[in-house]
Amino acid sequence: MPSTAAREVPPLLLRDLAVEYRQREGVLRALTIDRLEIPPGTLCGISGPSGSGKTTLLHAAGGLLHPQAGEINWGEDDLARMGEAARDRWRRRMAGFVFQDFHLVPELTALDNVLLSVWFGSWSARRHTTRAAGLLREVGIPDPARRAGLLSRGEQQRVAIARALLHRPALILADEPTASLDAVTGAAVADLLVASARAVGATLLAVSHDAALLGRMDVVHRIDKGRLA
Ligand SMILES: Nc1ncnc2c1ncn2[C@@H]1O[C@H](COP(=O)(O)OP(=O)(O)OP(=O)(O)O)[C@@H](O)[C@H]1O
Repeated sequence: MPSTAAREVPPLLLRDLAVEYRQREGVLRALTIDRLEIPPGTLCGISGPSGSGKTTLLHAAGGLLHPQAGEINWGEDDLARMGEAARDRWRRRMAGFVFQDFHLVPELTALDNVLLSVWFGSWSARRHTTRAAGLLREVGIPDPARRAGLLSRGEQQRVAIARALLHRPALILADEPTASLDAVTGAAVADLLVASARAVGATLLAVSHDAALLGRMDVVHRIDKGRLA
C-alpha cells in the first residue's frame, strides 16, 4: 500500500457557504452550508439524492469552484478568498482527485497517465518516474508500459488512484469512484482508496451512492436539496 506519509494535513472548516449557478431559468442556489468541520485524516463520505449538491460540495472543498459567499478553510488557507490561479496552485500542492470515469488518456501508458501533472508542471520528471512506477506496483498495476485504454475498468481506476497519490496529497477527493465498476471491482477499488488514504493519513472526501464504500468511511454527511440533512 502507498505508505509515504502525506504532508501535514489541515482540518477543513466550511462556514456560511453558498454556491449558486446561473441557469437559463435564473440563479440556482445549489449549496448552503452554515458550518461543517472535518478533522485531519477523516474518511468522509458525502451521500444524497441526485442533484442534491454532492459534487458541488466536493468541488467547493477542492477549490474547483468559487463560492458566492462563505469560507472554505483548509487550516490557514481560505479557498474562497483565492483567485483562480492561487486555487490552481493550492490544488496541485494539496489535493489528488479521483473521478467516476477515471479521466485517463487511453492512448498513453499507465505510467504516463500518472505522470501527466509532472509534464505540465515544473516538477522533475526523473524523480517522479520512480515514484509513479512504485505507486503503480503498489496499486496492483505490474506493467506501467501498458496503454491505459487496454486496461480493465478496475485497473484504470487503480491507475487514477496512483495518479491522485503522486504528489503525496493531504486531501483525496473522489467523485463516485466506484459508480462505473461492477460490485466486486468496486469493492476492491474502495479497499484501495480507503487503505491509501489511511496509509498516508490524508483526509478523504468521497461522494458516493455505494453503501459498501460509505460503510467504510469514518463519517457520512448526507446532502438534501443543497443542505446538510
Ligand atoms: N455547472 C453548472 N451549471 C448550472 N447548474 C449546475 C451546474 N452544476 C450543477 N448544477 C446544478 O446544481 C444542482 C446540484 O448539482 P450537483 O452536481 O452538485 O448534484 P449531485 O448531488 O452531485 O448530483 P448527482 O448525484 O446526480 O451527480 C443540480 O440541480 C444541478 O443541475
